[in-house]
Amino acid sequence: MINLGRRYLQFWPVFLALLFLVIQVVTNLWLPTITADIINKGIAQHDMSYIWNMGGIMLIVAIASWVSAIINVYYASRQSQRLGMNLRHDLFKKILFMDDAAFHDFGDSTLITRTTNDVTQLQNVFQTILRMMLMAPMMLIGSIFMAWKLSANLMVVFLVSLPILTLAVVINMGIAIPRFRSMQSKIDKINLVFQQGLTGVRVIRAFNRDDYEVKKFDEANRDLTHTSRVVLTTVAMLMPIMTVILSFTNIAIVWFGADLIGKNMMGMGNLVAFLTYATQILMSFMQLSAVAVMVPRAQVSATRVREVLERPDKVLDPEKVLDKNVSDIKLDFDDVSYKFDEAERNALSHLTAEITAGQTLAVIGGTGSGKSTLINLIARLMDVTDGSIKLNGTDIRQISQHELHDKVAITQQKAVLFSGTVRSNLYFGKPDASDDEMWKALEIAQASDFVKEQGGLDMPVEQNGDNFSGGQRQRLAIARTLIKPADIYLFDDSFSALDFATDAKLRLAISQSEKHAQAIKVIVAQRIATVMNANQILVLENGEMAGLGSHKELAKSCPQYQEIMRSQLSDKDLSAMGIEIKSLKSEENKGGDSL
Ligand SMILES: Nc1ncnc2c1ncn2[C@@H]1O[C@H](COP(=O)(O)OP(=O)(O)OP(=O)(O)O)[C@@H](O)[C@H]1O
Repeated sequence: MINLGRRYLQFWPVFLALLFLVIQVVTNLWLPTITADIINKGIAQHDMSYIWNMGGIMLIVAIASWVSAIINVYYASRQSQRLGMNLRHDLFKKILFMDDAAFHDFGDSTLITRTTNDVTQLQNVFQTILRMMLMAPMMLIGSIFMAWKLSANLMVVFLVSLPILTLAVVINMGIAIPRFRSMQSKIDKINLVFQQGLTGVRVIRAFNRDDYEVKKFDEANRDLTHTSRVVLTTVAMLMPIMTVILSFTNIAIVWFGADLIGKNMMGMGNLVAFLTYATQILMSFMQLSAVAVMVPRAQVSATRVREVLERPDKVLDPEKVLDKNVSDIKLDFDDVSYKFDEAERNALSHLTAEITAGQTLAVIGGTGSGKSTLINLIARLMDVTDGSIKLNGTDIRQISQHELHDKVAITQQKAVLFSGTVRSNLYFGKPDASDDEMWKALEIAQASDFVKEQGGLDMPVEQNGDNFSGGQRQRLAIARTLIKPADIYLFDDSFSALDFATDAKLRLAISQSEKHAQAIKVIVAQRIATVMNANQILVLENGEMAGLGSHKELAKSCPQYQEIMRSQLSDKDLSAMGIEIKSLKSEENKGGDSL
């Protein structure tokens, strides 16, 4: 926590907050002494001019205390709010640039809690530190000293009340602190269930799982409520306990004080001042214990926030950026492998291939065969664990991420649209795009018809593009990719939500587009029809290269490719290709029904 404070607080505002805090403490400690003097000398001796003089001084001291408190609160609030704002900014930025593996390790729900709830905890504790945490010990020590100066005899009362108070605080903290720790992870849990419920709302309804999901949410909710109730009740109990101890302390002071006054060992004014110091001693003690409860909780939050901020970046920019002016476009995979941290086997193994300007590489394979991994490696959303990917002869790890992302345009498997308009979504691809460019991209992506019908470029896009069908969302996402001027266009199974005819028209339009003619296209697909016209087709099986070549070559020589063909093409198509697949298919069909 101290580390975060050092990084995010500014010296001068913190110094001023502390300076005015000290002034406030000194003036607060002074005021009861002035009261004692007014009573002892002014009132007891009917000295009106003394009362007026001391009253004036008292007013000035009170105003100084008041002004100091305002200035301290101002700087303390400003600094803690600033700390919160900057922490949220840095966390958001860190999360945006986090590599895929780190993102999965944390999970979105905890990242949200850490950026919101945990930062708020820290913000509150820093506000408290800059006010209460430093004021309380100063007031405590100062008040004990001043009270002792007024009457050493009466200090005996504290020998009883302070140990009782300490015991109450220790028991209280013993119950509360461990539960504070588990509270944050329970907030994570509730966020996770809530988020999954929101994203999967349709599936939940369709499978009649609403009762089950509500039950799951209720369990998490009850768990959090129970822990919070125990913690907050325990902390709240401290206040009435304190009040009782304070009342008994005051009674004891008045009791013994009256005796001392009777014996002329103490003035009336001193007793009044002593009572004020006694209250200040016990209040400061209580404030300290409140801080003692807050700090461990904030420490938990600080650790959680630092885990995100200090997570080492696996995808790093090179120290020296190489090869800026190469005009040729070439993509090489040189014995590329990738393994997820926790995985037992490689998601992609020993891939070697070369794609040159204007070529299309299609990637086909079963689920989990490593297709998306390959796309993510090209875009450097993660880095190869072995081998290298070279762009124009330069290892992409030697190119700055910013420069690489300028050269690469990607459509992810799940189309992501941002709330706004069609236009604002297309600006993501090219911030200075003209209307003509937008319509051109929409035309290639086969999206211009429905955009025209539904209100043009300024038609609204709801959150997640919920006001579009799956296929329309996919086509808008493709248009956003195509409008971007890039050397490499990556389509991660982006055509699967389109019908055959639209898929074919879209690929034809891309192949005829002048803007995209020189670029490399990498298309991940499940359908033979989508990949068969590509210059090269990469067949993946369990992360291994099962084949690489043209459709014709693979249809002759690659059993895995033939298998995919058999499952998707008719006998007529297969025999037209002159491949001995028909017999295999007939064999299979003897075995039973086919869909
Ligand atoms: N974050 C991850 N952590 C661990 N393993 C992962 C992770 N993401 C993917 N994998 C594994 O890596 C392998 C390749 O996954 P990938 O997403 O590249 O497959 P894919 O061919 O794109 O599949 P699909 O067609 O179903 O999208 C799979 O076995 C998958 O289980």
